[in-house]
Amino acid sequence: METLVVDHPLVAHKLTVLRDADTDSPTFRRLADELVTLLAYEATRHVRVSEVTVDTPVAPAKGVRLAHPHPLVVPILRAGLGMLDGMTRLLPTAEVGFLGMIRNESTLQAETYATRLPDDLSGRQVYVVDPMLATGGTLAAAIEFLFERGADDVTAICLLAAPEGIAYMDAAFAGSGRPIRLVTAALDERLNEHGYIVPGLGDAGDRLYGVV
Ligand SMILES: O=P(O)(O)OC[C@H]1O[C@H](OP(=O)(O)OP(=O)(O)O)[C@H](O)[C@@H]1O
Ligand SMILES: O=c1cc[nH]c(=O)[nH]1
Ligand SMILES: [Mg+2]
Repeated sequence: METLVVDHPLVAHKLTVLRDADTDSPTFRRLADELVTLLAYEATRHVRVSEVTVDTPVAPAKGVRLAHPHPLVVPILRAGLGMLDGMTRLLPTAEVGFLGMIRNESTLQAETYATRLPDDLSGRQVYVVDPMLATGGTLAAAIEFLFERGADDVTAICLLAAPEGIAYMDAAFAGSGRPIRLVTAALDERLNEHGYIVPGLGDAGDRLYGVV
């Protein structure tokens, strides 16, 4: 997996406030939204475009527009919803598909409880958004699902990643021949015995939406 850790002082600043246990949910939601827009700027560096010509008030100008089919953005519910608006602000013509997944906190295995995606993803660029890449079980299962539907160009945007999750993704997709990119704001130290990222930011879904 090609991994980019975005090295930018504004990203680092916003991430630091996001990590702070004293940051309340409204502020956490706003920061997650702002961070994803900054990460998406890097993550969309390879977005496909077609050359076009437009007429300015003065003369024709060569430029580009997003190629068809437009990208698909897939938030992994629940926490990934906190990154959706930031993505669609940057890619307003993107379509949006949904994957509902929850990690069983005893076994750390990902379980899928909802899918709403186009049947055929061949030729689509897909951007998966989920704040946390911990063991990697959730993201690997999500991308496997997208591959089964024909996707062959997947970029994941995560606010935080753990080395264990990146190693898991590398092993899971080694030799698949399908490139996967990860763009993240930070690569943290490790996972703790409960599968939480250290130092991390806690449970992203709970911090966004409260404990349910
Ligand atoms: O890499 P993993 O070990 O699989 O863990 C990461 C997953 O855990 C969190 O979701 P969670 O299962 O807490 O669901 P939620 O979004 O509903 O809170 C997070 O948003 C990822 O989806
Ligand atoms: O640190 C973690 C790990 C998984 N899910 C989270 O929300 N946080
Ligand atoms: Mg959660």
